[in-house]
Amino acid sequence: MMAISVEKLSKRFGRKQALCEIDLSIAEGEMVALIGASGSGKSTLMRHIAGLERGDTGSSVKILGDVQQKDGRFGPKMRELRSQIGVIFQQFNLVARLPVITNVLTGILGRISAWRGTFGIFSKSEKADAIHALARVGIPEVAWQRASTLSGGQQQRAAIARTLMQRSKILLADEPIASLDPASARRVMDVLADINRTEGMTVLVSLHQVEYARVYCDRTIALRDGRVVYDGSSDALSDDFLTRLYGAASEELVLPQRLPVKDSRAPAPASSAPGIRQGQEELAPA
Ligand SMILES: Nc1ncnc2c1ncn2[C@@H]1O[C@H](COP(=O)(O)OP(=O)(O)OP(=O)(O)O)[C@@H](O)[C@H]1O
Repeated sequence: MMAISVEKLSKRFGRKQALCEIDLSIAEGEMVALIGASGSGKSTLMRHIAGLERGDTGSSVKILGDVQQKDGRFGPKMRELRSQIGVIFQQFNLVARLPVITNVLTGILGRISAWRGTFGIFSKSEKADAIHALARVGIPEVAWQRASTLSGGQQQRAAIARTLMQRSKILLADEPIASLDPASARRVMDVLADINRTEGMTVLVSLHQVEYARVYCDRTIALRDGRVVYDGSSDALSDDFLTRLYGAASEELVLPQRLPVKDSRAPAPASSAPGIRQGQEELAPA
């Protein structure tokens, strides 16, 4: 089944056409990179897929086969579908003054009664699950620290632990490594790749720098000026090809040094066989 199906998604903010007739499908269990220069529409697309924003007339987003939005209106299963999607952002993922474990436990708020959520009443086994989720992302020892005391990379990993508690089927990570040093960035990408591989969670991760897409994702979708200009194998994204796709803006997307290649990629599910966008053949790598 398709985890995410987007058809003719357009979004205009005043005079700015932020997204223009985006078509894409992501199968359950895929880990896909979304790349593009600053302002190309990555965050706007993520927000629509997360159900935080409504597209213009003619747009459609389906999540796990159900209508999440169509023609600028949310579908009847909206709330249910939202709970299937965990979202992490570049920053501001956690409530700084609360202990890390409480932040992670907020992942279950959609499943427990309102009064328990309001008063922060969690059972022993829920707390044990939260510690387990923190162990899955490699930081069980920080459970009782205030979130504000964590490093940027630890905060992102705690946010991923929260989506594990949420038991969402889809994880949208909007530039999760943009403000991290290279070692922390790799650890966060390792965790994303690991939960994709072992939990089968569908991951869509937007990245500024294409090198991480090459190392961690089989498939990359590239945006330019709100349009999909490439959807295919990450291996094809040579520097030369990026220059053809983005011109001078390609410099923004390329790391000065190559990351060491490692076996981080999950095997692509049989249902995903993306190709270079119809109508973009002239951009196909040589
Ligand atoms: N709420 C809004 N109101 C007006 N314009 C917006 C709004 N949100 C996004 N835009 C515009 O839409 C375009 C796409 O923005 P978006 O944040 O999606 O790009 P991005 O690829 O995520 O960029 P970055 O890599 O810098 O985060 C930009 O020109 C932006 O200014």
